[in-house]
Amino acid sequence: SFPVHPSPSQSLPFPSQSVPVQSTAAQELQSLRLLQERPRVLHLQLHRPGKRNALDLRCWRELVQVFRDIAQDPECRAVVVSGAGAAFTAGIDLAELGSLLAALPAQDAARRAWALRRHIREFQESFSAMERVGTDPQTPKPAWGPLKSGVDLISACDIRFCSQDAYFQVKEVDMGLAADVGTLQRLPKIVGSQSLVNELAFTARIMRAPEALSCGLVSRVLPDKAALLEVALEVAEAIAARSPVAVQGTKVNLLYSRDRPVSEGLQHVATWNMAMLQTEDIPKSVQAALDKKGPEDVPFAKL
Ligand SMILES: CC/C=C\C=C\CC(=O)SCCNC(=O)CCNC(=O)[C@H](O)C(C)(C)COP(=O)(O)OP(=O)(O)OC[C@H]1O[C@@H](n2cnc3c(N)ncnc32)[C@H](O)[C@@H]1OP(=O)(O)O
Repeated sequence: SFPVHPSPSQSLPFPSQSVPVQSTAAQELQSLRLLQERPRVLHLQLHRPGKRNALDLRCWRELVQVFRDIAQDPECRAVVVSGAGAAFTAGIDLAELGSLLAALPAQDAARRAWALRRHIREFQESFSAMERVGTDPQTPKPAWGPLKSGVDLISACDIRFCSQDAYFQVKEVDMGLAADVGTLQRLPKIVGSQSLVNELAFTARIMRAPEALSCGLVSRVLPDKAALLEVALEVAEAIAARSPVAVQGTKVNLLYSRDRPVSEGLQHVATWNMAMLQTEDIPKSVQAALDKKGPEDVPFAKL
């Protein structure tokens, strides 16, 4: 687990329990901050507020690393993701993108293409690592995004809340490219309207919080950032209090079923539960219910 100590000061509306994670890896983070917010709940903050949390190369790499590290911590059962300052993220760091394109091998189109493909796959992995959280023993917990923007990133989160002034934009078409780090693959499955996704992705139209709520991109809209973080942490705490066998099994099967026919999903959950129904968490939960206690009163073992 991550040793922690109280934070001397925070410029943002963190709840009072918020303390920086003190592992060596967490302390070395530069574009991200990792905070221990509540028992079993971590808060990952995109942390380049002066650049509207634009995702620089360090940030893309740190995202992968941080989720690998969190995966090794059995004390953590939920991660809240947010942005420092006024924005969630302004997307890829455009200055660095320019340098990256300029530095491609000059001699041959195939070699430039190969180098670009490697970069794109690395960028994709940053968000896929987040999406996979909770689905195998290396990545064991759900993630949330309270947010202001960053459609690629939030599409890989399990739950999305936003503040009333939030807006969302699939901006890539305005940059002259097809979105390539997850929006086109994940967004249609989230909002359930291919027409709406097409409209947003073809035109880069800005979508504001009420529409994001009505189309299902977010499940709650809060009045401001402080309320947003508070509610996100409460939900994270509620999930973290429940059986990790149940929560992680639920996530594994939801993700599996998202991409397959119902019949295959049913087969998968039968196979999954023929092992997992043997958990001690079931009799513990049943006894708690009979004793008129809630899951938060049950000391579920780490997974
Ligand atoms: C291989 C490809 C993989 C991934 C591809 C992803 C594609 C994308 O991400 S497309 C989206 C690209 N992003 C954008 O087009 C957003 C650009 N930024 C803005 O439109 C605005 O900054 C804003 C987000 C609407 C915020 O506006 P405002 O609040 O007025 O702040 P600014 O004064 O504009 O910016 C403050 C500061 O931040 C710097 N900055 C903002 N966005 C980026 C960015 N994407 N990359 C790098 N830097 C950014 C801006 O330059 C300012 O810096 P100063 O040093 O203060 O000048």
